[in-house]
Amino acid sequence: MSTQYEALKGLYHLRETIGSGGFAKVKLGYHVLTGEKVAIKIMDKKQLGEDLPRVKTEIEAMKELSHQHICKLYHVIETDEKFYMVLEHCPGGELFDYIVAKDKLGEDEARVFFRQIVGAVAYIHLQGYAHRDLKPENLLLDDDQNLKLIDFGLCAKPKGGLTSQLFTCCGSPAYAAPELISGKEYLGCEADVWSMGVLLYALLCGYLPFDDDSISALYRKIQTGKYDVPRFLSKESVRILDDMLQVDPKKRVSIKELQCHPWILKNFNIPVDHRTKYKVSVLDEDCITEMAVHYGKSKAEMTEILSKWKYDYFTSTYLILMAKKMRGQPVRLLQKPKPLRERQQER
Ligand SMILES: Cn1cc(Br)cc1C(=O)Nc1[nH]nc2c1CN(C(=O)N[C@H](CN1CCCC1)c1ccccc1)C21CC1
Repeated sequence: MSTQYEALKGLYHLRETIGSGGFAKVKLGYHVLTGEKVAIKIMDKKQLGEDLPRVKTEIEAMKELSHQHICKLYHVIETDEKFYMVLEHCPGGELFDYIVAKDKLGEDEARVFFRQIVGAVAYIHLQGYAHRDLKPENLLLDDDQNLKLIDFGLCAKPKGGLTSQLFTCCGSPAYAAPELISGKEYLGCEADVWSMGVLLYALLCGYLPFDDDSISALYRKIQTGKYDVPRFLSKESVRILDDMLQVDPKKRVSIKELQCHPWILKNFNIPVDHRTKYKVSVLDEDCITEMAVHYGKSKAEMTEILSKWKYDYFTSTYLILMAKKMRGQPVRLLQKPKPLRERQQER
């Protein structure tokens, strides 16, 4: 009888569950060849039901998104029963819990985080994607207190680009833009900016601008666009929140304007740079060499395999080695444990 999670055998050591949501669970894992921690999102196809397309959406989106503030996808395994997504491990947990633990953030700390969010969202918009579920639960902290965006299951990549209309109403109600909940056509990029306004309000105030136990009352509040402005907010904070929480999407600040908004520039004096630090087009020589030696292949063969970006174990091993290199750690694979009989011959 097959043991559980057979597909991961020999590739990842599986440890405790670190998150569980509707149709998925996330377990801590160790990549065998490097010993690095990973987060493995496991989805059961039967439980997914009509949500199955969301998984394909998320996988395809995350394969195309490589950015320092987006949680990196390393490996995708599909079996008859399950999908496994092997992703970057973020030991800091959710931004949501961080805000709750601190009640609310000061303007300066909120600005550091929000600049990272603006960079990530500007990057995905330029790749033609709208996230459509931006909220503090979908932002994780890594071990350097940097944010990583996750959960692209509701994202959209409209055929005609981000200027073409979307219809599906989705995401979390409290963060949903007025035009999205009124069933009208909307632009994903404009709806994302509204959600970012709700997110920044939550960072600065520690509670939501629009909240109600009844969904219909909540929707009415969102459609009025009226929210409480606590006296402890600076006038610049009030201004940027007002610029993002405009009911009329055409009056709402754009992501491009956000990148150089006065509130964003304060203390930094440089606009948010949305460019990715990852070089995906050119493969890294050190990583190729280390893997070629390990697999007993030529560098040319190894380059050939990696250039296919199949998101298999070769891809995850390469990306994890690259992550180590970017952290200034040695680009080394753990050597295969040598069986004793091989050592006898050396005696
Ligand atoms: C909470 N926590 C504590 C430690 Br230490 C590490 C973590 C942690 O979650 N780390 C972590 N690293 N990488 C990931 C995670 C969690 N994680 C997630 O993808 N987490 C999401 C969280 N969503 C937010 C709203 C609903 C669910 C999730 C999605 C489906 C099922 C369970 C969890 C990934 C894989 C991308």
